Amino acid sequence: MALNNKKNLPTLSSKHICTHLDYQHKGLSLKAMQEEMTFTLVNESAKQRIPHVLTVAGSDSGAGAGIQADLKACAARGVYCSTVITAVTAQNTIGVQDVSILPEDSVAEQLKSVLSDMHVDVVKTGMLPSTSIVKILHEGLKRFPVRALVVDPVMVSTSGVVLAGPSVLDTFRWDLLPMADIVTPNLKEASTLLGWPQLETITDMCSAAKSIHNMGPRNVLVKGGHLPSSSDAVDIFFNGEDIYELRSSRIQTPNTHGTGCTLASCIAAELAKVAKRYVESVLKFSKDVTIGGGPQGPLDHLCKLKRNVYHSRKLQPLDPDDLFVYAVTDSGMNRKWGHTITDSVRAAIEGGATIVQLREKDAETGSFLEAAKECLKICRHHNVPLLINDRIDIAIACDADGVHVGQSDMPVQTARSLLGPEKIIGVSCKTPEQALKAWKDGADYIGSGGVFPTNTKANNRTIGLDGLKTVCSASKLPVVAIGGINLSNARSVMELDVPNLKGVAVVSALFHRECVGTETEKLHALLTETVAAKK
Ligand SMILES: Cc1ncc(COP(=O)(O)OP(=O)(O)O)c(N)n1
Ligand SMILES: Cc1nc(C(=O)O)sc1CCOP(=O)(O)O
Ligand SMILES: [Mg+2]
Repeated sequence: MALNNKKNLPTLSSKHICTHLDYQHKGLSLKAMQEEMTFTLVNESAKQRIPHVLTVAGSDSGAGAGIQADLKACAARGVYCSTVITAVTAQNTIGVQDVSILPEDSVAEQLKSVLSDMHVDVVKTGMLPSTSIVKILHEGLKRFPVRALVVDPVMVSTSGVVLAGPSVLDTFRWDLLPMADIVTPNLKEASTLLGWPQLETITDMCSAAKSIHNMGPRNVLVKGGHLPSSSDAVDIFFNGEDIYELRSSRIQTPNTHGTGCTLASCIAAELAKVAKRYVESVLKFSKDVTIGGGPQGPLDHLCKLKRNVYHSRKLQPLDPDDLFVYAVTDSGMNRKWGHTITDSVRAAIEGGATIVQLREKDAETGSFLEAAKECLKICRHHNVPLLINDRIDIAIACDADGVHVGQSDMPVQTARSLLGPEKIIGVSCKTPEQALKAWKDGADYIGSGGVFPTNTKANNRTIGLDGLKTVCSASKLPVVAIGGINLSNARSVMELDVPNLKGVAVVSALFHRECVGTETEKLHALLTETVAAKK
């Protein structure tokens, strides 16, 4: 199968589409993706974590489609697959004999169990049979953001039984599609989503892909398997800019039950794996695998059978919980207290800082780079990410974990193309529009403020707690609050009822103090207490 676009870009095999999505997610071009697709060596000392897809779908007793197809497809692709079952169907090769929708509470509990404990990289959806189940999923994903969402808008079974009725459509359109990294409708699902008559030509499919893209997903794959007029099987992929035709010869067979679920699961699995980290070696997985935080994790049943396994040091550049106590340095404050940058960073980390940003506005490049290298050693030792403010060059030179940029700094997309998909990029946002753009451009988190007035940053507009809440609500990314936050007001920030607000970023409350470690400890304790009281 070949993937061609109208601008004569490189031809890619279809298995690269997922890598393209991953890179596009991080703002990289097709060309950059191809160049980057060299396999890298594994960091043997790093903690092992296997790629993980969560499928939210219906059970098919015949095991051709639904949850069972997803499990098998993910297993075949070498990816761990957890499940949230939305409905139990009785079906076989003849048709669907019964559909029982699971109680909403059960779906909500399954979702919470998995997302609150396990490191899910990608969520893939199949049969979502009721409005409330779509809403539960929508809320769950806002509370526990994942790396990517693959939506297979299952509506009608191959045999013609309705699996998600018209009442679900609006929630689907308004809540789920805008969160999706890719949506994969077949011809019937595409026309139903759009309220259009049947799609009959490739031109119809292209128009449909563009119109569905307007509903908010990052990418659309309209599957043309049922296109009557074509002797080939043609799918149309649209990423918001370019349209691609995926053409392969049609295989004449009646054995097509489950193809949609399998395709969407494979896309999810490939996204979860991050293709460039593919290494051809046998690794003894299960004894060191970390899947959950509880005392009794499941076995990775298939790893021993595999000859090729994916091993990733860090599949997700940022763990949103890392934003909890975000320490931002300031050289002026360090000088005033006679602290070196490294002393301050060490003290903050020992006091409980969960991420550190070097914000050295007046540092000379050479000494900043040396200090950054030293800080990186300390951060790596404690497994705390180190970001660099503004200076992408310093971040690249010292191999920091990422950068933080503002609205007038280097654009996120450019930073991403320089740093690659595995570095963390944070961006400052004061408005919902900026928050939405941050997600589209491939940022990993948002810094939002000034929540309160601050003397640390000149002429900074204060947005208040309400402004922070507005940004959080519009954001599909985790958010850290910043600006004038200290021990006396941090509680009011963390008490805000917004699930994606993950922590506070502070400068003076930690570094304009004699004892950085003690202040960090106090802040950490206060935030922990506030979060515990909310539960
Ligand atoms: C976590 C975090 N949030 C916001 C900022 C501010 O960045 P920016 O708007 O670029 O301003 P400067 O810090 O560069 O003055 C930040 N640094 N960190
Ligand atoms: C660096 C920075 N950015 C802000 C923003 O609003 O984006 S406020 C700010 C300064 C934060 O320092 P302090 O914790 O000392 O108030
Ligand atoms: Mg900046």
